[in-house]
Amino acid sequence: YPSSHSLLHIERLCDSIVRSHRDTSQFRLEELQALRWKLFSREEIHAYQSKSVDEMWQLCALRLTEAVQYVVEFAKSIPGFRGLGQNDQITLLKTGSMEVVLVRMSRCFNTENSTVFFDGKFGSTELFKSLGCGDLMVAVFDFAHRMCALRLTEQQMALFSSLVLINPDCPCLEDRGRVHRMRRDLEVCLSHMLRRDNQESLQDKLYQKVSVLRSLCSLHVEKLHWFSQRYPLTVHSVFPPLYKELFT
Ligand SMILES: CNC(=O)[C@@H]1CCCN1C(=O)c1ccc(Cl)c(COc2cccc3c(C(F)(F)F)cc(C)nc23)c1Cl
Repeated sequence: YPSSHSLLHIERLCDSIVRSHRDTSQFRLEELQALRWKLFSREEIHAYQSKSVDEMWQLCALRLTEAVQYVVEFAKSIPGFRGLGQNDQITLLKTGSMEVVLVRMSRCFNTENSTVFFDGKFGSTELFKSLGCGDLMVAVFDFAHRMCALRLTEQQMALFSSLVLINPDCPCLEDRGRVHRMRRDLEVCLSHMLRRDNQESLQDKLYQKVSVLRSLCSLHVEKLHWFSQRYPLTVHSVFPPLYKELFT
């Protein structure tokens, strides 16, 4: 991956990442804006809360897997990603895809009533009671709140998502140098864009968010492991194959 810092190269890199974020964002901001006051009724909430643990997990796993597939498409269009070996691509997605799902979740979050877009409408943490992992849901909602507070533009979110994915600190990378060069170019892109947006102060906040994401996602993997111990059949029969490949 020949990394060069010509301004033209950096601007082209920025543009291609912003474009692929837009093409793979799963929900358009305008759609989400139109739906943001479409809340679940008491009966609908009760129906979700009456689902069994593994029923609710299956529904969430399905939704998360759909989201991960969009993130995989986003990753594949990051210049240089497809130039990496298959193993390194999977390694980066194993750790980064859920983190990008979390970053993107903030686009579907309404901070005025702490609700998130799920299964067609907006619901609060009470919707997920039957999952049996209240601490994870609190952490997911809390992170969404904090991401919203940064008020990122779609361009800034696109670059931030690519930085989350292209992580040279991933254990067991085969070509760490190549990932490092990609990462450095993306960092130049982000600082170039923040300077252009006159928001350099965001840079440190975004890098802090990356470390928050790392710890949050280890909580997820732990939860997923807890669930797969209790409901091995569900995970191995129902969870979509991509999910198993990436998260088990
Ligand atoms: C706007 N909606 C969205 O962004 C998400 C992704 C796309 C679809 N989607 C939802 O429907 C959704 C929205 C909000 C919430 Cl809280 C959830 C439920 O989230 C989870 C339930 C169980 C396990 C989850 C795990 C675990 F542990 F598996 F890694 C990890 C994450 C991060 N979320 C989990 C979901 Cl599945």
